Amino acid sequence: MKNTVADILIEALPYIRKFSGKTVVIKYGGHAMVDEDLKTNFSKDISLLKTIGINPVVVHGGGPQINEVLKIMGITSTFIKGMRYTDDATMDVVEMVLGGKVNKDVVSRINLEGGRAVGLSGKDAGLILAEKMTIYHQEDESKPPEIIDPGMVGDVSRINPEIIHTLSAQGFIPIIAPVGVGSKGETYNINADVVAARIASALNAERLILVTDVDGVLDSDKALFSSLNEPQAREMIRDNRISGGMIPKVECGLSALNAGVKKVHIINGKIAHAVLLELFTDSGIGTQLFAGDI
Ligand SMILES: Nc1ncnc2c1ncn2[C@@H]1O[C@H](COP(=O)(O)OP(=O)(O)O)[C@@H](O)[C@H]1O
Ligand SMILES: CC(=O)N[C@@H](CCC(=O)OP(=O)(O)O)C(=O)O
Repeated sequence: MKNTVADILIEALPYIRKFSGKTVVIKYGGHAMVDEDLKTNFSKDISLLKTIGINPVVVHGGGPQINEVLKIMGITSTFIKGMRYTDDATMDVVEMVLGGKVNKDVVSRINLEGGRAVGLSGKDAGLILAEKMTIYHQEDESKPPEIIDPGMVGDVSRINPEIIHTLSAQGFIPIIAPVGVGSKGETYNINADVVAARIASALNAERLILVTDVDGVLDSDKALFSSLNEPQAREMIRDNRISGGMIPKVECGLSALNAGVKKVHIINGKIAHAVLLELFTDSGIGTQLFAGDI
């Protein structure tokens, strides 16, 4: 039983050594930004990581925050396979909420806890180049898939990570809003899990941590999978046991592993200091994803 401050620090020491100088990408989901205490705890965790020599890079979401503003403006929103249908009016709101309110809130809270956070959207220094996403929907295996136009929903075509390297090397913490820019300067709404996974891959990150509002991937009886491999995940998606916003998390997590990210975890941001518990304790929390059938 670890019960003294010294015990806790000693348990964390090998992990602190292991991660020193390494990059950890943290996807901070809008559903995890629920109350003041949790937001403060998250900001302290990120600030602490930087202080002890780790390079945290935060990609944030803001789905619920976008919903609130769309509701006030009387714009209805629908989702297709976890992606928000994004017409031009919705795109304006998404960019204002993600690049403005949410980004600046995350930045200023981390700075209040002693960090030096800098907010970016995918437009800054061409960080996230995007192209229009096409969504395929197949109800009946005997028929060809239906092609769905999701509006200005983007897929990442390229990440230009130079600005992240520059900021991290100078002691800053990059905080990234998942808004991408197309080849003609058009603006794309990209799911934050997609952006986090592509940024983690481009940075060859040691860890990708997806912070959400559930303990990890849950089975139909709500039991937590502490680990989940690719065939299991594919079967669960096919059987609708993984649905909605959990689909991009699992799919992107698996792609990041295949692209060389060392470990991917899905954790519950409603647990105080979830990021530190995941990184610095022997038991960890949440679901760890594995590529292949390990
Ligand atoms: N098998 C599953 N295990 C856990 N959550 C699931 C599962 N299938 C669907 N979900 C849903 O996915 C949600 C997380 O995705 P999302 O709402 O997009 O979160 P975030 O804002 O953190 O990105 C959970 O709150 C849950 O409702
Ligand atoms: C295309 C698409 O769905 N984009 C998301 C971007 C924000 C996001 O991903 O936020 P969370 O991580 O909080 O869900 C949206 O419009 O809600």
